[in-house]
Amino acid sequence: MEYKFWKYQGTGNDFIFLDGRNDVSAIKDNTPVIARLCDRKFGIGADGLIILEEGSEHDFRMVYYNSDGSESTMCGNGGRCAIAFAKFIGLAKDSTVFDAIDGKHAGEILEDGWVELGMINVSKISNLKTNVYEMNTGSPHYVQLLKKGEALDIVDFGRKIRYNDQYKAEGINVNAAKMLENGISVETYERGVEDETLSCGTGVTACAIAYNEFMGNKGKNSVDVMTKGGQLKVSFMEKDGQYFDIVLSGPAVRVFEGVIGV
Ligand SMILES: N[C@H](CCC[C@H](N)C(=O)O)C(=O)O
Repeated sequence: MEYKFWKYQGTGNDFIFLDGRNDVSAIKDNTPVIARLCDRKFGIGADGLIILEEGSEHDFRMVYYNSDGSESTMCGNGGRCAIAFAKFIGLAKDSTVFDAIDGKHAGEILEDGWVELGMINVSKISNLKTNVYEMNTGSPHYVQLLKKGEALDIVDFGRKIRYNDQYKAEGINVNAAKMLENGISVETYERGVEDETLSCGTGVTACAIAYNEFMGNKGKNSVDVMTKGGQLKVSFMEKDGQYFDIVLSGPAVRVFEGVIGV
């Protein structure tokens, strides 16, 4: 059977989109098929696959799968691309509210084409040791803040953390954040891709919050984040170590569309 698909990328984190109003039952929750579609040699190639379904209470529902074919937790860049794709296929307008595995999200397509995505609140931030934080921004993240001049191999470092005794069962995404003059740069090893991705939206969000904690900044703030895939921005409110009104902003681009046999 043949399926129409659309390819999007959000700062180089790339996704296959399917319109779930069509019959995609041969693909939905089919781990080996989704893994093959995401394979960069034997398939379309992507960090993940996203199905948009008619919403019951809100505009639509987003179902996210990592490139290993497993359904996973929230994808920030995928959520931003979902907002753009939903408008493109008429499931939403420039402003939208949709459902994902971690609950309800608001989103907005801005005049300049950037897409804003509201993220879940973050209340439990573990400062595991100096410069190391763990939190869940819709997906679980380990954040290593790097000192000036410090560098690490994110794939080697990421694999060691993600497969250690503490994390190997559930897995975790691993980020290294470097503090810049204004803002931070972030590299991420992604669970379920089991490699570095050019950017990770929930990871960038976790790094911005960890940086804010490290700097001791209070109240309202925003952090510019540079990734290998491009520029993102995270804004938030902070009160007594609780983070809310968290918004991840950045580009979301339709790259190509096609038809594939499954
Ligand atoms: N790999 C992540 C989900 C996708 C996160 C990332 N693509 C993002 O933009 O947030 C996980 O399994 O926790």
